[in-house]
Amino acid sequence: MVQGVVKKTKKTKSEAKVKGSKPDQPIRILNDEGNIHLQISKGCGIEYYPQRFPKALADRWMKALDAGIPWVRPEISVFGRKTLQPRETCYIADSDVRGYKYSGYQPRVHSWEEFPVAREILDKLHQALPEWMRFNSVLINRYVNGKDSVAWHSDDEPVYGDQPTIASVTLGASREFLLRRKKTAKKESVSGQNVSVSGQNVSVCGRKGEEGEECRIAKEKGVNFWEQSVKKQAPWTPSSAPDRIAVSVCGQNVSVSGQNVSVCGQNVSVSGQNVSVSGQNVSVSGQNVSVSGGKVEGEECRIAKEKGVNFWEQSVKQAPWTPSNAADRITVSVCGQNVEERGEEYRAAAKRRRNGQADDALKKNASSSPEENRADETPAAAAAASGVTERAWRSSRSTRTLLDLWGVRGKRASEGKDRGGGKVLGEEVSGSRRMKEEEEEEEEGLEAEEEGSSSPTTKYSFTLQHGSLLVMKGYTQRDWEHSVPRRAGIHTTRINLTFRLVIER
Ligand SMILES: O=C(O)CCC(=O)C(=O)O
Ligand SMILES: [Fe+2]
Repeated sequence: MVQGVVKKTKKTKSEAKVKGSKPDQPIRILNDEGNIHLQISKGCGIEYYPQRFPKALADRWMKALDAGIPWVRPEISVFGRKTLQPRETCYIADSDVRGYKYSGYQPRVHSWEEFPVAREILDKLHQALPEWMRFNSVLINRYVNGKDSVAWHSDDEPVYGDQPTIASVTLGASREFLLRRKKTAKKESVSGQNVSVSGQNVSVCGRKGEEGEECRIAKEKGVNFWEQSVKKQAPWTPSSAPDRIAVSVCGQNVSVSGQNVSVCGQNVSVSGQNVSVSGQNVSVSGQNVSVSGGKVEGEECRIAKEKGVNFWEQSVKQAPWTPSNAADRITVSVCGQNVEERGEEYRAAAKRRRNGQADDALKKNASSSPEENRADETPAAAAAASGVTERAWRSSRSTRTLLDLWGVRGKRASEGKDRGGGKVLGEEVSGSRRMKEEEEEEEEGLEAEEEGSSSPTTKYSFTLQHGSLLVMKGYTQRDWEHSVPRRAGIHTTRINLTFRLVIER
């Protein structure tokens, strides 16, 4: 079945909501079947599956846990002051997992055998996730109503290792889940020989060096890292491509790896498993790849989604890419699963087009609806289709974000906020869980900072809904913190299970 780019209707249905505090910030986003994959910063990945578990199953789990767990609302110690934790909890772990302590409170470690439903959810999760994602403990939270919350914190306790994967299942009431980048977050960095990277629009060019100096891809816990050694050499040109590495990375938080890579444009984003990018007419293949760009007016990225595959095809200017002209060139991309064969087809089609030949094969295989078939879209046509002038279209296009591109609206997380009134009941947890007594004031301060600062605090918000799964990966706990804020008007209960792998036992 041919599918177009994710449309609003789909988003509405799944109620997936992502708000970025800095809409123009490049991020990687893959929206397949309503799911959201974001690389929020280098090495930090978030996946959100709004309807991961069927409603009937989620209903049963909710009921069983709500009634069957011996919920406790412990008294915790926050900055030396005793306070009730603003939610109820229960901790379950394998028998060889040591208990842990936070804010002066050591939860009792229950066994999976005591709670077969928790075990069932764990099993279902293990089935749903890649084999390397395994968990041996779960912290279950019960938010009785909107007055319950969890303060800003990171789950970065050493027992989880430096890149913990945390899988979070939501049952019951929908609640807002916020993410914000820590002030201490590691800055983007690229290492290697003679590599210079600076600013937002990074361009790196070099040559493949001696053996052992090639690109290295480290795939660690689902995150692709990029590292390369380059020699100071003449710029990459198509004719020299076979023995050169030429990488152009434009945008923030870009990760590209491979030989003979050329990726340029605005807001470029490449991510996923086993990604490879190569050649002048670049093909990108792999699973969960998301690539987008569009620096030159009228030469925007075109994305089509067909048979679960995202294609991205675009006009390429004829002159070869060089570092100096990188800023006004766009190179290619194809993303999704099963890309190789389609990439070939698109490359062949692009070649025919360059030679002025009819492109029947491409047309035949492109999506059928005008909205989906973006391969032939021009600014004039797009403007006409949107019922606006070309100038207006161009102007709106230049401010569109990746989020917009995928039908997910970018918005400041602080916008339209509907705070519950009163102060957030803070808490302090061992490690970096800490109290934010002056939550409201802090939010205001942050906003002021966002307005005036050149590097605003990046924030995202998801509405976690019944039966959803949120996965935080890589260095997310190191570089980001999250919270579930108090909200007025929520009168129903939410249960959240955060599954973790304790590696120090
Ligand atoms: O309830 C949630 O979604 C988050 C809970 C959480 O962050 C935690 O237990 O560490
Ligand atoms: Fe957490």
